[in-house]
Amino acid sequence: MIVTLTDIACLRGPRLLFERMSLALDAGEALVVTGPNGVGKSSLLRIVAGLLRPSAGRIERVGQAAWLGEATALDGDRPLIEALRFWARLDGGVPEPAMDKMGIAHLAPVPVRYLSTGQRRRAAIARTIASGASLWVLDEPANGLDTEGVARLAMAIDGHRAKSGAAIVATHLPLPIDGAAKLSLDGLPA
Ligand SMILES: Nc1ncnc2c1ncn2[C@@H]1O[C@H](COP(=O)(O)OP(=O)(O)OP(=O)(O)O)[C@@H](O)[C@H]1O
Repeated sequence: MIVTLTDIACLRGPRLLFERMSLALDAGEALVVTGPNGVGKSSLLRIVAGLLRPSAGRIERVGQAAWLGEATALDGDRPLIEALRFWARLDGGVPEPAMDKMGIAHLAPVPVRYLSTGQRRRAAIARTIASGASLWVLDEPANGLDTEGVARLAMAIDGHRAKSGAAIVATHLPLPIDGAAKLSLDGLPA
């Protein structure tokens, strides 16, 4: 098992977003989380990635988790290839194959701050691909992507699962992920 959550509760400010939440992701599996704005999708994903402590429950994670959120977390002043190499060095990977997969190899010399919204998003996904983490935690990964970008993202997730990785994805946009389990958060009564 790559990640297991048991009886998790999440309190944000005074609000209990969810409780007694249990889920597990094994190698090759994907889970798509949907639900209205503010219901707690990002909070759940942050807990899965180890970025937020749950107010109750247990998490077991085997291996590294790669977090993809709203921010690109790439140095705006560096050429894209250097910005990605910075992370790849820390993670022990190489960015070039990941840039190819996301169709941004030609942008290698361009400073990150000159990239368009969709190019930046592709770059963030390339960073996730290059991380080598077994668990991908993707919060609205398709935001800003064109149709081709969405197809590349879906292919990258498929490829990751084929190599015994797992992914949990919160999305408002349709994302074709074959055989993914679905979790719809409805929220608790206020
Ligand atoms: N640091 C915080 N302190 C207090 N409340 C927070 C904090 N972060 C988020 N919240 C609240 O927790 C709730 C859930 O937020 P979250 O970002 O998990 O929702 P979401 O389902 O991902 O929403 P969206 O679809 O808009 O991205 C919201 O009501 C939000 O205002």
